[in-house]
Amino acid sequence: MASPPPEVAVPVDEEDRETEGEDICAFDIPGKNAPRDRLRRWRQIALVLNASRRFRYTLDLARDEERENLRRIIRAHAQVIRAVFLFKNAGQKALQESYDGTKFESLSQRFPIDLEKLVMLNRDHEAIMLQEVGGVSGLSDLLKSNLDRGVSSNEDELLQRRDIFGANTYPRKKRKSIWRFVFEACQDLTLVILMVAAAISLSLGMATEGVKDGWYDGGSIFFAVFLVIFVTATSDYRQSLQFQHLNEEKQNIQVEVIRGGKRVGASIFDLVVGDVVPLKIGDQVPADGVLISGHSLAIDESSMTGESKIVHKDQKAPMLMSGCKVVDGYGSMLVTGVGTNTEWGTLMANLSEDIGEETPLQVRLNGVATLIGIVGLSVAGVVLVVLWIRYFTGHSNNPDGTTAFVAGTTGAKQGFMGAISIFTVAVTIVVVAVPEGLPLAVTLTLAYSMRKMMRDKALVMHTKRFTKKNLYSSINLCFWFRIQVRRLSSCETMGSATTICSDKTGTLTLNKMTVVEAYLSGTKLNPCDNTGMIFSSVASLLVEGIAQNTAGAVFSPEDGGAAEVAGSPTEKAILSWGLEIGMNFTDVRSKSSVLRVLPFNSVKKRGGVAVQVSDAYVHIHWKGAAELVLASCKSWFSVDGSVHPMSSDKYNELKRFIDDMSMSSLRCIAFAYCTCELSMVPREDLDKWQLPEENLTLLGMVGIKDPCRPGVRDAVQLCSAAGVKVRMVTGDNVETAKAIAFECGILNAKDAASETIIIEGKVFREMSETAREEVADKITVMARSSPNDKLLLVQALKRKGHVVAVTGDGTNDAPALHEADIGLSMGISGTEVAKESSDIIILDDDFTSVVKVVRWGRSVYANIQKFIQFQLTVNVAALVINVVAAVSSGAVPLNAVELLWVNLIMDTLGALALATEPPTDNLMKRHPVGRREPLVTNIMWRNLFIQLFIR
Ligand SMILES: Nc1ncnc2c1ncn2[C@@H]1O[C@H](COP(=O)(O)OP(=O)(O)OP(=O)(O)O)[C@@H](O)[C@H]1O
Ligand SMILES: [Ca+2]
Repeated sequence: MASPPPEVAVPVDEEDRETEGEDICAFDIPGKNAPRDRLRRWRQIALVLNASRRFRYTLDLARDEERENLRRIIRAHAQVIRAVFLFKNAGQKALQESYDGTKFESLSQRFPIDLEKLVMLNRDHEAIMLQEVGGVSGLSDLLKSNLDRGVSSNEDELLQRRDIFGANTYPRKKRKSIWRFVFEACQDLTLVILMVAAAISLSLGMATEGVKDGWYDGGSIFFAVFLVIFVTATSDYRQSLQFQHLNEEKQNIQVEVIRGGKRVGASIFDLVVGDVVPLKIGDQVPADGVLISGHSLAIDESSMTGESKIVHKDQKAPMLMSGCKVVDGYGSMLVTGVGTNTEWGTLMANLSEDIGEETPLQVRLNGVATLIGIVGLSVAGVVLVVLWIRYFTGHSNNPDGTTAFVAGTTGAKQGFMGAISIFTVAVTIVVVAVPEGLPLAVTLTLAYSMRKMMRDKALVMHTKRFTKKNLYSSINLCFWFRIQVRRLSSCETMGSATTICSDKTGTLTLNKMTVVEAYLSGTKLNPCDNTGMIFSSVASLLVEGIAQNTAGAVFSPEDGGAAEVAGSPTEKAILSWGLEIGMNFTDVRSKSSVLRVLPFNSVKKRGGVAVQVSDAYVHIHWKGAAELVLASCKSWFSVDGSVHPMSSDKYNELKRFIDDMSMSSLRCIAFAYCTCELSMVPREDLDKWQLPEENLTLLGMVGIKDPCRPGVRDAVQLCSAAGVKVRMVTGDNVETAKAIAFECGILNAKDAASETIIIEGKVFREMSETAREEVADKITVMARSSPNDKLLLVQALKRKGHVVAVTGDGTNDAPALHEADIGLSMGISGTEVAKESSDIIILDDDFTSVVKVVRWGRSVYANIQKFIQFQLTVNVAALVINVVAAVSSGAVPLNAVELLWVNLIMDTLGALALATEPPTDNLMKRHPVGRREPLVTNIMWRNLFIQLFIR
């Protein structure tokens, strides 16, 4: 949440000021993650005219601060509880008394531990209390849970737990009532002035002309003002409903939980105390809990503590806080606190709404609007002065031709009336000049596009709970209206995207992996599960590697039946293949004990494990990207089970084999191992033990097929036709990447010849920043990339002036998704972290949906441009006519009431009419708008003046 220091932000701002036209540049805010102080400054610029009204639809900085404060308070509260506990504990120690399980007063007959103690336990980060209840296993006994099998999935059981310990939900803060919005709408400066003017006009009018005739002027102004307030308040109210529903949907995360010995999917809201939840990289910790076991588990606690520090969790620091993110490793936790008994729950219960985001188009629109407002204000000032001068010098006439004001003759009261009515006109000019309709137009346009997009079945946001049937019911149409607006802002950005960086696995391919080729002991297996000729000791070593060196798992149902495989798609493919070659998962795992695990991650591209196989020996198994693992192998097994040193011939042969598999678009994984004496293992400091990675013996290699998604080729072609370049950024090896790129049309035959088009992450990483910028444009495929390489590419492209869209599913894509102008994550295969970093969630995981977003984004952009042109024309026309008339004849052609009506109709009806134009195919033949093109193009100005002239 930390914003970059102002020193960084200021120069950028200054630079923008110089490079762009003077008007819009001040409002040129990066679409995402803009530094807070810059946003604040921009608000100050716009404060001139109605900040409250201007920012109805954008990021609320005050609420941002509120959240920060709240978090601090809750934190402090937690610390106090903890301090009290420590204090109490120390006191009790002195009395030689300590907690033990049986001493807890039980809240119910069933559980010998009560809620209060549990809450204290969760707050106790030194885990003293945990030790006293006998560690995590003691605690699970108290909670009547089982560390391996979890709680039973019986509904009654779950209900009972919910009754006693609470549910994992929190009360929503009460929604602001519509009156609150009415009140807020009333605070609009221009409206207040108008109301004052109306009040004066009403009272003076009635005083001079009698109640019956005198109410007319003031009354109609009042009426028009109320109408404006009504429209504003209702649209704001709807907006807030949108936020709320969006939020609820966003928080309804699907998690995995172990119940009755099986991994099942559940909503985060359904978790109960006692549940055992597996955690893996990219997950959000769904409730407070205690670590059962884990490997390299690292948690980002910044969302709770405010410090961006990664905390490692192990048996010494086993407390897990709800709402934090898993950034590395995996493990499982026992849930001990849910809902409002957690810090996260308290925080969420006290936050009213989620914080909106600054949408670039709206910011630019606000820029345009402010500009017009300022012009309007000055014009109104001029008109006011001119009319007053004319009036008081006796140059203005009444409708009947008599002079309106004759010094000395006209009564003070009447003179004042005249002055006030002129003032009202001036104020009205301001009201008309400020195009309040712009934000409204955006809202309507986005809402309309959203609804249409749903018909297109394109995407967006967490729509899982909604079936088609209720989708079309009117209530839910409103719901759709609500979902999008916040996020669709990114859809509007998508319309101007010039390039899409897509990851391969899961986006361009189906992410359904199966092992189709295998290579063991120097021979290719045919078919890939035929291990008949393989020496049994080699096969059992391989199986040991597969079963122990995995983040996945195999569950054999008690009632027999087919085994279920869980884990990432790659892991699942390998485990399934393991089962095919005769692995018995539980048996193999019970034969050796795991000493240390280095889980797979995208930076190292390999994962390792050390298992103790006897009193004297330890096996270290590695599994990972084939050519990388092969490079650290010094020997290999032959068919008869004997070990041979790796000659360069053999190396080349194996390398060729990898290339062959890759070229037929397979993902290659190699297995290797080495032995090590138990005495060499640093037993006390296992956590810091760096497993030996060199001098390995190759066990085998597999090629995993992940077919291309149908329709991707066409979608890529559509993108190129629309001038949007698709690039592939993948963690896979060059040949595999190339093969898939050909398959889905990202590469074509004539590209392949060029060198720079295909690059390895490592090469790109090592370039200088300027060199990267040069080459970025040409890169079509980037292979073997680490998460940071993806980020570097996005940054380089952005600096080159591209509007970059990134699609991704994994935690390794998160930095790039966050940095991109628009991040699209995958709804089905995406991790929580990826989704959180993205702007749009593609629910069906389909690349073709991305193209639909582009199409709608362009349509939104085009419609809004049209609307601006319309508004500008009318506004400028109204202003010019008024000024000319005021200066030449001393009267304005339209009086205050009429002007207000024009304004109102213009704002709402105009917005409606132009917002509902559907996208045309033509849109996809144009070139993208890009970053620098002004919202109001020269052609638009030309049109504007032509039209003005005609009038
Ligand atoms: N669970 C795993 N264990 C061992 N190696 C793996 C595992 N998963 C992937 N690999 C290897 O690491 C390589 C890259 O993985 P990485 O996570 O960086 O990319 P990815 O996200 O799967 O692909 P993409 O970037 O295209 O989506 C793969 O090519 C494969 O060889
Ligand atoms: Ca991926």
